[in-house]
Amino acid sequence: MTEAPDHEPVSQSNDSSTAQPTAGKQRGLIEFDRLTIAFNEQPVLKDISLTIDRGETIAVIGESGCGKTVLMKTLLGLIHPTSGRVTFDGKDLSALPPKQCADLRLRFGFVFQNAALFDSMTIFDNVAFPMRQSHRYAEDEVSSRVMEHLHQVGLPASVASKRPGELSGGMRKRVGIARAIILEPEVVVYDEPTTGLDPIMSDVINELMIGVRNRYPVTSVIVTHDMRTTRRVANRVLMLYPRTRLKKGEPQLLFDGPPADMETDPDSRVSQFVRGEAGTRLQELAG
Ligand SMILES: Nc1ncnc2c1ncn2[C@@H]1O[C@H](COP(=O)(O)OP(=O)(O)OP(=O)(O)O)[C@@H](O)[C@H]1O
Repeated sequence: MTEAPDHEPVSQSNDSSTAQPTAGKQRGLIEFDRLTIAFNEQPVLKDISLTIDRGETIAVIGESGCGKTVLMKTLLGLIHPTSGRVTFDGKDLSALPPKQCADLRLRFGFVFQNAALFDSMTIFDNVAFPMRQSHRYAEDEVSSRVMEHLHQVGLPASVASKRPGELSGGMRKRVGIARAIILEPEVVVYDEPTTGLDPIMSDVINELMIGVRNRYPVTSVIVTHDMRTTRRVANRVLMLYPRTRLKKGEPQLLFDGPPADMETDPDSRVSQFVRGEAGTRLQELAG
């Protein structure tokens, strides 16, 4: 079991938190190096190695239970590797002292699947929350930035005084995005941003994600089942496959490339997934 306590490093036994890039080799912003995550000795992710560069927009796809959320939580330092490591800007997330880990998290924005707003706070206070938490901004700057960000996500000023329960799901999602980007984090992680929304609102969210990327050089990681989002927003797709369904020796990262190449991928598991075709799954499920 590798679920990490909120601010406690699992290990400080090496100096990898200050690892330097190999001479002459450009370092990626995020690096997964032979990452394995196991629960009760059952690996959910095994030997995942990949590099995410600054400015990339990555969609992480794959069928339910393949480990997308676990990968995302590991990236956020919420789950620590069973073996291997994840580095952000050269720092090993699981080897950092709590204060540095907390500082590093300020460089991430997170859009939760259900928006995860504080129900007792107004929309204004929800969006202001990261700015106030950072203790770096005067209240007049908080105020102008919150209103500017509500406008950016297409919400009228009148929502500022409302509470989350008074808004639609799509509006709450947009509030969640405004809150996630208000400090202009280097990385924004979106957890199933369009799930539960109608097609039009889904596309509004797609446009917002593109808009964030166009406004500043953010790196985006989108965990999604939505192939329209994947095609429209991502410039790189990572498709994971459930470990239990892999043949012996097969890599778990089934696809790593541009969205346009997915449909013609020689591996039928990739092309079937993106076309939403069940193939022989029903027979398999029936045993
Ligand atoms: N804390 C945990 N303890 C034990 N097992 C876990 C834990 N977290 C995740 N798992 C297991 O890891 C596997 C992958 O889960 P994960 O939530 O990452 O899948 P997913 O690809 O995000 O699925 P979905 O698309 O349905 O959200 C599942 O079998 C899940 O039961």
